[in-house]
Amino acid sequence: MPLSSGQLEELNLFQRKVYEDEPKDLLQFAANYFNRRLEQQRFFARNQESVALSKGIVLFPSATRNDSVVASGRAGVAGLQSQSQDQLFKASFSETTDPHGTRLHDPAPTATDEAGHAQEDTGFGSGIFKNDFRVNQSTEKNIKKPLDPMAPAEEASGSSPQPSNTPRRSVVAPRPLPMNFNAQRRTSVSGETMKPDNLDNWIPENYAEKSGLQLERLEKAIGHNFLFNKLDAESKRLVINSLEEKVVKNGQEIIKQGDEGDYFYVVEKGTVEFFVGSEKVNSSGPGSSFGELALMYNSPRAATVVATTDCVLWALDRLTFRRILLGSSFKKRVLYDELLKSMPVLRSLTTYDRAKLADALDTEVYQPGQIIIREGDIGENFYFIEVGEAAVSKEGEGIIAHLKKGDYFGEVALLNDLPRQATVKAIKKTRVATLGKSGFQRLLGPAVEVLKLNDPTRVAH
Ligand SMILES: Nc1ncnc2c1ncn2[C@@H]1O[C@@H]2COP(=O)(O)O[C@H]2[C@H]1O
Ligand SMILES: Nc1ncnc2c1ncn2[C@@H]1O[C@@H]2COP(=O)(O)O[C@H]2[C@H]1O
Repeated sequence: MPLSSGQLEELNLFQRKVYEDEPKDLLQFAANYFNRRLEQQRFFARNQESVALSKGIVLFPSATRNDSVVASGRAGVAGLQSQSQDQLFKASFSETTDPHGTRLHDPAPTATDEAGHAQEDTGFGSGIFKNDFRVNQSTEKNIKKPLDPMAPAEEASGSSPQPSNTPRRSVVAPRPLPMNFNAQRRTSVSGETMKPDNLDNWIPENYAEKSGLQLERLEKAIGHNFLFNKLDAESKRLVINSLEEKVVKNGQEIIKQGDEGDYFYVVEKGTVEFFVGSEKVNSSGPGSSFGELALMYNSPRAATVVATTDCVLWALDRLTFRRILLGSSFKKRVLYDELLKSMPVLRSLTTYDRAKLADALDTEVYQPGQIIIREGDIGENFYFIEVGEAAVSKEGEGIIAHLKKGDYFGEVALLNDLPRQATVKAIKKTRVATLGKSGFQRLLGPAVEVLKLNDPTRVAH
């Protein structure tokens, strides 16, 4: 039976950790790693219990209020230290016995760059998911405010905390849910595909069932948008019913560069233009979407967006965006963020450019001795080395170059419309991110000039 996309992505994440940490004791590493994943998911479940409580829903009717809510208050990375007291999060392997666990068990990264990206890839608490596991809320806060498991700590803990003696908000007429309620699935960190027989009852804030006519319009508007095509049916239903219609007049500013992100937009009708400073950088029309960057990276809006005709837009709130789209449709951005930021050849790309590039990448893994590119073949892909080493050789010349993590190859054939000019073979187990020919032509922007300048065969033709 083929693995689901969620299972594949989980394994993919694990593989990345193995490559990065190169553990000597793989089984111990795997045991600790998956225990931690489990703890994180339990933690999310507890967070969602708080969300549900705030809406008057009891997720775990058999647990006492104190048990369940207190558990949510001390779980997460910070709370893992206290896991021995908390049976819900109990791990069968001790963190302290992990010989390789320093990074794996580090708290979520604290260093962030100017765009708000985490500097260290710990696999889970890093990159776009920065701060997600650094939640240390008090019981009151958990009850008071719905928590976004993907929100930064400041936000998740509430911007204007209530004094600790403030009475808890009363929970009106709790609606019991089945015990098999799987609250953590919506968190999307593992990218699980939700199975129709296992749907939970999380209801987005702005959820409103759409009419048949609206659904028809939306199907047309977002039917071809790849972000939505990646969603399973249930996630798509939640997203569609959370979209709010916004009618915008010609000339109206929809987003202002530098502002905080609140909504993600899909264009049903009309056209919009994007400005960075006073420079027009882009335009788009029906079926396209915008406004995701600030929501993904918790950064200020990267551009001003102005309607250039009367427009009909559909807006998705930040929380639903992060809960559903970030972990699935934007998963590649999470996976490739660190790699792309670290590549000198891509230094000229903006956050927006890198995000678009990440969307187009795929991962391939080669064993030592395996040929990645064969001299004389037609070039289809461009490659970035994520992990490993490869050798470049030419017929009659032998090895002419060595490539390592952060290097790229396969550009010569694509730049010059030539057959492959050399053979590239993995020396160690090598993981590469691949970019297809059309992506290469569309998405590298100013980096193409750098590639041309560095073309190793440039003198020859
Ligand atoms: N060249 C561009 N640079 C930055 N943002 C862009 C660009 N083209 C389109 N956009 C969109 O403009 C949006 C402005 O808000 P965000 O930064 O949230 O997300 C941004 C992108 O979705
Ligand atoms: N001296 C070289 N000559 C040709 N290709 C090289 C050389 N050094 C590195 N390479 C890489 O090997 C790749 C083989 O496929 P391409 O010709 O598409 O792109 C080539 C370059 O990325």
